[in-house]
Amino acid sequence: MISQEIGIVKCFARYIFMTRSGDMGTNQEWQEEQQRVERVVDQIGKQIDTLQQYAGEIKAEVVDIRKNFWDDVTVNFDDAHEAAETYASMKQQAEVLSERERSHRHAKERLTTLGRLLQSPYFGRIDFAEAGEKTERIYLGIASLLDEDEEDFLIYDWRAPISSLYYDYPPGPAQYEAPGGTITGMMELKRQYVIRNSCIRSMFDTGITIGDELLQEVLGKQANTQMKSIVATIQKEQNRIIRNERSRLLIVQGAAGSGKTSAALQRVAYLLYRYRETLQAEQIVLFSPNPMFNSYVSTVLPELGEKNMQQTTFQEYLERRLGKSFHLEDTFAQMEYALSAMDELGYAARIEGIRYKAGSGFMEAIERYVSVLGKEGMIFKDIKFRGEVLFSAEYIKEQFYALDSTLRISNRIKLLADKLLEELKERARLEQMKPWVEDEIELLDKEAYLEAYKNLKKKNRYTENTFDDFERERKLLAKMVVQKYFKPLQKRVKQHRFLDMLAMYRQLFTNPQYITRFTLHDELPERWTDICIQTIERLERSELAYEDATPYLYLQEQLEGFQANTLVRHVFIDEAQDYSPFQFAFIKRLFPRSKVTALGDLNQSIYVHASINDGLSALSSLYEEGESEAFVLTRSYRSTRQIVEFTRGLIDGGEEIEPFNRDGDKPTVTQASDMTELIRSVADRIRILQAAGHQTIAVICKTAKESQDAYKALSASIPLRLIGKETSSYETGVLIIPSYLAKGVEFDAVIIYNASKTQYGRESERKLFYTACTRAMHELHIHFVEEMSPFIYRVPSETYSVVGKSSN
Ligand SMILES: Nc1ncnc2c1ncn2[C@@H]1O[C@H](COP(=O)(O)OP(=O)(O)OP(=O)(O)O)[C@@H](O)[C@H]1O
Repeated sequence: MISQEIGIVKCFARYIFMTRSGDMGTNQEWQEEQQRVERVVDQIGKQIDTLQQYAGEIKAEVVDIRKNFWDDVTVNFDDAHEAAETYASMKQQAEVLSERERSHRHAKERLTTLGRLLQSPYFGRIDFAEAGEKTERIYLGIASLLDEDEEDFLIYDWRAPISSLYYDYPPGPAQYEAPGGTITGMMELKRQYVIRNSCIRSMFDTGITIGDELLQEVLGKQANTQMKSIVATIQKEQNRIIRNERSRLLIVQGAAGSGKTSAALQRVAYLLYRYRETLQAEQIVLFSPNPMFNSYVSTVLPELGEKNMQQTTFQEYLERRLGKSFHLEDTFAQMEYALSAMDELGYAARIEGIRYKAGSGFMEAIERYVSVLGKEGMIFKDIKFRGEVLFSAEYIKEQFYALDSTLRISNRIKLLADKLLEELKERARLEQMKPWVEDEIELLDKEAYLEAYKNLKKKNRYTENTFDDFERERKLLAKMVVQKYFKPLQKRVKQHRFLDMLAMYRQLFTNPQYITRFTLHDELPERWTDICIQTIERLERSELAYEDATPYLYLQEQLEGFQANTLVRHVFIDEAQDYSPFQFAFIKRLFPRSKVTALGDLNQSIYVHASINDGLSALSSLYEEGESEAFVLTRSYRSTRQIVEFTRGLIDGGEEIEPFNRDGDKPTVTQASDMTELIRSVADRIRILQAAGHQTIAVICKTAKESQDAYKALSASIPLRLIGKETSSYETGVLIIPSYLAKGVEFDAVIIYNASKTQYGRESERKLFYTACTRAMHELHIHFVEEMSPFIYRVPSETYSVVGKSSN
């Protein structure tokens, strides 16, 4: 029996049972609950045994079908009829095999889930009396479980309609939406459990919120290098986001640490459950801020028994579409420039350019440009063959403008490509007569001749008349030779490579006046001429700056038509504040059949292009009224109360952020008189944090450059790991990381390496500083050299402790 195997006898250790009034509950009640756990675990054990046996049998069947696949298929290709029968019988056999394989996979998945339930079958209970009915006890876990007779639920999936009562109401009148309508009733009890190895470790009867006690326990733990699921403690405001089904666009603006990413991931799990008949994990895409974040969140869904959705970054998408044609700058390289090249010539123009090129003004200018191109100004490339022009750019242009101008440009380009392909066929025929083809034929090897022979034979074209046969063979070989050379040409035409995209994008910058035909009055940035010069210089070097990548692709897609993905049904955009209006418009067009959930925090918009965003309104303006809904999360769960009280002082409107009541030490601020002292004080701090048992300690630097310097200075005395943009995961220990790569992740303790005025003094650096500080769960220590960042001056001084010399 399974319960004995895992040692339930051990359960009579110390336990905590708190009733709503805060009293200790009775031993008898606890024992009854423990006995229920044992009964349920016993049942899970039985189901595991049965399922294991079943899985074993199916596996044997699968092996057997694979081994004897051909025995059950009658193979006969004698005539068409027999061949069709053979095919049908093979198909049937393959279907049986794939059905068995599917059943085996499902059984295995269910076994994994049952294994998880065995450890911790449920985390909550509600006693609910539907109006006029008797009270039912509902136990909630990560998956549902039926009793032996398959009649009653021993555990309800946390995503079942009735389970939402647990997240939405305190004991008292309550209601939930069931498929048949709203169900109202009375919740008589709400209880939470911590069950480990089938033993109840603690049990709380809770009131309004889902037990602060349990949250305290969960949040007080050490940070993990992988995010955890929060199903046992989802808060009401998060539940509304998780279960929202109405809106095409769901916008979540939430404070740092308010559970945006967590809500997004539980929402994915919810949707996969709710639409399990029609929705697959592959039809959900999450855009995340960096590759490390991908690995950070990758375990949440498997922990909940679901497959991971697709994960990508916008950068990855751009690389896939543009990577080969250019040297494409990445978003982090641009960030590094923005943060560290202030003294370089042309800096101000580039920053203005980044802002302008990300905005809706430029996007509209491109749209107007495209409609003018529909009438004039398209630029094409010659199509050449063996150094000779087959179709000149001028000819292609004429053909293009000869097409019906009421058609969309993208359709005209497709028609043009078809026409060119037709003409190419004719050219290929003419080419076959040319002397170079004769020369090539002579150089052909035996295989080519053999192929020509077989080909003619197959077509019954051999006449046994030597002269005719020779002539036919020569023609065929000529065709083969020409075909070999024309294939790449055809491919290029099919890919519309006759369009000179680069020249058309470049045209917008060649003369600073040119764009004014497409812009509204006074819209251009002050340094537009410099921006044009810089852009042209880079394009001439075949470099595409990050700020040019999306507009370039936008122009391309406007001309050639969007490559839409209609399979994807849900897109999640995390750190949505960092996307430009351009990028939002893009994502919407790319996934035309998809609902979008965008999660962001305006106080963490750290990219230059993002600062022009007027909230997430650029995104909502893409949707009709009534199609979108917005939620605000103000409670911060990640950090201790003391850390939140400090960090919220760094930003405007911070007073609206509510800390979760978990205590810790106040953040510290330490001044050093020079770099040597700074390094020493940071090293001392790391040692103290290690001694205190913290698992993940992050030294956050402003840039990659500063991170490298810090690494050089500290790594001699302390083992640590340097995180760069290519890092895709991290382990526990001490790490050094640039601020912008720490986005979305969290650490037990954070040390800000150098919060001096020179590093974090400009208004544009405030949000970066805030983002870095809010990564801390339990401890935050700020070090600086010389003069302290002015952002700290505005924070009430009682929220932090000054260590060593005071800078105030
Ligand atoms: N309801 C909850 N129960 C338990 N833990 C929670 C809950 N909500 C959030 N947390 C925890 O708070 C921390 C922050 O959550 P998360 O990373 O989802 O926040 P965020 O809003 O995406 O943060 P940021 O914008 O700062 O990156 C995580 O450790 C998460 O597990």
